[in-house]
Amino acid sequence: MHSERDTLVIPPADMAAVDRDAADSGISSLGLMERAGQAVAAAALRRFPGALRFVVLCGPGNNGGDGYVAARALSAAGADVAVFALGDPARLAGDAAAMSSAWAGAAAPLQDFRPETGDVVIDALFGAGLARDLPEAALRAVEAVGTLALPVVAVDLPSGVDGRTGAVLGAAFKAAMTVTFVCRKPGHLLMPGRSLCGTVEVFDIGIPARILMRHSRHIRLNSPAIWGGALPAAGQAAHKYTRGHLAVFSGPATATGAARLSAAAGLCAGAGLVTLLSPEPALAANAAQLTAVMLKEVDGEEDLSRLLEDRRLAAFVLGPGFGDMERARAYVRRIAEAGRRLVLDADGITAFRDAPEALFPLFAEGAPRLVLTPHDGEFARLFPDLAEDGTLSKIDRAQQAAARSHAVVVLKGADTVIASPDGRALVNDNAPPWLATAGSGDVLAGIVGAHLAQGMPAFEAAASAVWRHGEAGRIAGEGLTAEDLPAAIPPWPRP
Ligand SMILES: NC(=O)C1=CN([C@@H]2O[C@H](COP(=O)(O)OP(=O)(O)OC[C@H]3O[C@@H](n4cnc5c(N)ncnc54)[C@H](O)[C@@H]3O)[C@@H](O)[C@H]2O)[C@@H](O)CC1
Ligand SMILES: Nc1ncnc2c1ncn2[C@@H]1O[C@H](COP(=O)(O)OP(=O)(O)O)[C@@H](O)[C@H]1O
Ligand SMILES: [K+]
Repeated sequence: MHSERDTLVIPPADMAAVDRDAADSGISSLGLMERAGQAVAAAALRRFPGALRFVVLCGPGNNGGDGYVAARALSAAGADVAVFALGDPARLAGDAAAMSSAWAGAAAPLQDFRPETGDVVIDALFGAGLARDLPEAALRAVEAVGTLALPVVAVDLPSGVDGRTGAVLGAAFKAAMTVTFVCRKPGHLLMPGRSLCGTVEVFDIGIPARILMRHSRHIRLNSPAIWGGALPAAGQAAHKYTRGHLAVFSGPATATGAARLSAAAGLCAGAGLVTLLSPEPALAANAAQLTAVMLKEVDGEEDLSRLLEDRRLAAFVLGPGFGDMERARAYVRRIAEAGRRLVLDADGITAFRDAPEALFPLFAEGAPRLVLTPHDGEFARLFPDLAEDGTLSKIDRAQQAAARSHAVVVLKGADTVIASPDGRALVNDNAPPWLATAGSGDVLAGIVGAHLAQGMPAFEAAASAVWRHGEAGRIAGEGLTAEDLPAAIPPWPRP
């Protein structure tokens, strides 16, 4: 399991502040660069002991400085090393200039780089400082290395990946391994950056935790280390009502499967009872396929109000296959007024596309009670301005949406981001690609609902649900269908 420090995710601008703070407190920046470059060399030798030649590509900033250290360390270890520099090494400044001078070998211009089979490329062109599209010489290097499919060890980040957003600026190396320092950056976790990093190794170069925490801004990797303290109690004396009662709204007779998937997942995720709330015409279809999940007719606001008199009904899932937009809005209002907790997914989100401002105030009081689980398309319906703003990272989008909606926002995808109205954000990295299958999102909504029904705070409920959903995907394995997922939900990771 991760320690809390292992979960830190710090954007490049805040990392620069960390560096300044470290320097102010007397830590030698040259020493940090030395340890960074040594770590890269050690990782490269460990991973590629059979390399015929290490080609170190050094850029115009401190990323290049790390590269010169790595070149020296590889050479000292007896490896064959060639250095190619982007820009004139004589124009380097500060620590990078010092490390370039300490490299005893030659540094040819990057334009002269001709990759050869057997090369291992150490990419030290750009890291945190990449500010615009890669320059021409770097683009050509990316292309040439890609053509020969040479293994790449990226220093800090694959050059071309924006460390703040994970976006590709022009083009980017596809690394076999990325050696980064201090902690992960958003670009290691957000797509497409994550898919270009290969294995990520985080190397501690000696910056104290107190400095990191000062600049860490509440972004973390989603991990049991974050929410492990908020798990529902596993008391021996529990009975089904203390384990929470979840209710899931069914769609019409022709679209009942999605809600049943949510309901089944809710039961497997630990809700003591799950009731499917079905309109009359869909009762028969639902009854024919339910066993442990209970069934109740709810055919309009009157029925729902009567049901809400039972205080034990703690949490609701509305949206999967729901269909009726007007009824969705009415039900959401009733649930909000009754002070209950709600997972709003799929059609439940789409129902508010023309009037998101009618939704957000409903859950504005007190601790968050609403969890929104949009994919990108649904997100754009509630937050069109955030979806369109190309300057925002996925983390920024989820954080701003959570603040605006007073909801915990689960912005789904390969790199699901979970954000709380209080500014906390988590990036998830355990979901296998075969979770992208019809109905998988319905299962996730049910797991979130079960966690809410068990009394977990909404942020922890959502984050742990995303994590268990990812684990279920790994356990069920490639080729899974959404029906396989509920039974694969793993037990809580209790220490
Ligand atoms: N505390 C840390 O995190 C440490 C960071 N170190 C290294 O320092 C790196 C950051 O160094 P820098 O801030 O110097 O940034 P970079 O080395 O990534 O690049 C910055 C330089 O490139 C220029 N530039 C940016 N985009 C360009 C483009 N598209 N075309 C041409 N030029 C461009 C910038 O103007 C600047 O001169 C990290 O990635 C890491 O490798 C290490 O030295 C160890 C300590
Ligand atoms: N490439 C991917 N890798 C991992 N998980 C993914 C990927 N694409 C989608 N997912 C996950 O699969 C689920 C799909 O949900 P959703 O888009 O609502 O689909 P559906 O409505 O069919 O259930 C989400 O939990 C999402 O995070
Ligand atoms: K790099």
